[in-house]
Amino acid sequence: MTTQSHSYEEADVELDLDQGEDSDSSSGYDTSLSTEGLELEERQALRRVVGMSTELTDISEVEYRKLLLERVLLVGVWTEGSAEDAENSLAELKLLAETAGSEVLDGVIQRRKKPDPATFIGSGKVADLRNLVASLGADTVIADGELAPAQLRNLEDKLKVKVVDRTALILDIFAQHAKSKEGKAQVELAQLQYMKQRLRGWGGNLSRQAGGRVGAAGGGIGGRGPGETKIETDRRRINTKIAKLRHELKALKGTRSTMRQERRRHSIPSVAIAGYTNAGKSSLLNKITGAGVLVENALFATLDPTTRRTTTSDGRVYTFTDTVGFVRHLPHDIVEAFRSTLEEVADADLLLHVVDGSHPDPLAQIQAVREVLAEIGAGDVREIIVINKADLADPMALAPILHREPHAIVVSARTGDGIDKLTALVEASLPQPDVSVDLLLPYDRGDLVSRIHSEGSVDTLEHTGEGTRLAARVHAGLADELAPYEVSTTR
Ligand SMILES: Nc1nc2c(ncn2[C@@H]2O[C@H](COP(=O)(O)OP(=O)(O)OP(=O)(O)O)[C@@H](O)[C@H]2O)c(=O)[nH]1
Ligand SMILES: [Mg+2]
Repeated sequence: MTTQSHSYEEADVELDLDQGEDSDSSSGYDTSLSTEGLELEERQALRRVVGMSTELTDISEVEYRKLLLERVLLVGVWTEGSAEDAENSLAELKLLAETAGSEVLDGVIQRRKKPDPATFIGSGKVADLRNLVASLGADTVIADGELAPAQLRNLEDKLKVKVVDRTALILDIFAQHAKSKEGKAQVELAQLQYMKQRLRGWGGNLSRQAGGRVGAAGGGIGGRGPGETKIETDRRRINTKIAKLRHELKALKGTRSTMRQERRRHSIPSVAIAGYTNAGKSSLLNKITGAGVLVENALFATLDPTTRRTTTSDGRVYTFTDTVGFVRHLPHDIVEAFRSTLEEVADADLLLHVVDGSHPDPLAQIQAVREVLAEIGAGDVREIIVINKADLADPMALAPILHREPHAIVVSARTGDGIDKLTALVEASLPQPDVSVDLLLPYDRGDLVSRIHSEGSVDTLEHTGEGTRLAARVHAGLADELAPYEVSTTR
């Protein structure tokens, strides 16, 4: 990338986003090609997504698929915080754009009190941006924020290229990465919600696109009532589709909660791994449980929660669940759509909040994650802050985090440093079985002995002539089942 010298006023900051980057500028796609050709193909097939296809104006849908976010220019408005904050935000937008499969040509930030209601950046700056778009040959501009429908339309009119906002970009990545039926339905729901709000301001041609896509089944003349406008028809179709998706999701949620109930019946403690996207949550799960979950240097690699069983050093079973990553300004529609997945986090006995210690601003990540946690009702779950990537992080940079979060634990999922200490801490933090039992179990009840091992904590065990004599602590449910074998103290 060359540094352009165009005429932004002093307050403008221009970033050379290639600085300090991995040499592999085409990250995400090329790297995943070799190992996961199929998955990549699937992801690309999904790229013409509902929410995005509304931006289609005068190109055919087939062309659109190729054109989508190919050569992009980033634009941000810096309203508060330091220059560094603004740069971090744009650097993150660059990672998001690359994760979506685009090549980032350049990024510009304008300092302003607040975004311009009509054009996001100041209207005077739009012409400069137009020149930059032309000189770089960009085909898409991505705004670092959520654009109002009018802002989006005005910018597209003036810049003559597609304009996408941060929310649509995140939705696009989610659509590419969703694999499970539930994940796909959740993303589609979020996209429809996003699109529905944008239908209003977007005149005829845009809603025409929406109609073609959303009303796939049985769309057409018959469905339109007398006097109903195109937008009304589209909105009605979207609403129908939303209702259908909600219904589907409810059924899928049923399956998930049955699984959860089963865990609860056996009082199996659960640990949820949450944190900022790319912090190393899946790597940590793999390191601790040998799960083999997809790890990628890309944002939102994981969308579907994976649960793995593991055991404490004394043989108690508990589970780890890896979840979708969070990001600053995670679109509200996404949080809503993923609520049932995220409830897994709210339901956990313990939360491992993973932070990337090598990130330029880990405290801001912690803050962003806690905001989402509060929103999904997980604010009260017991939390262990896990500072990951210790092998990369500058120890000096960790000091302020440890100062703010004195109970945090520093690990590296890559080298394994600190992992034993972490698992010991997790084990000690799990809810403990609290009913003491003293039992004599006949030798044909080996099944109960193994359940006591996996669900409870054995204090003493002795093989006697009459059976297995065992003192243990178990959860109340199991204690009830063991009652017939209880050795009465008066015996
Ligand atoms: N150097 C180093 N890299 C790590 C460590 N842990 C994870 N990574 C890398 O960080 C990147 C992201 O790791 P993931 O485990 O996929 O992160 P995640 O939090 O699951 O990310 P999402 O699912 O995308 O939200 C990958 O390239 C990992 O190899 C670590 O301890 N040290
Ligand atoms: Mg992951």
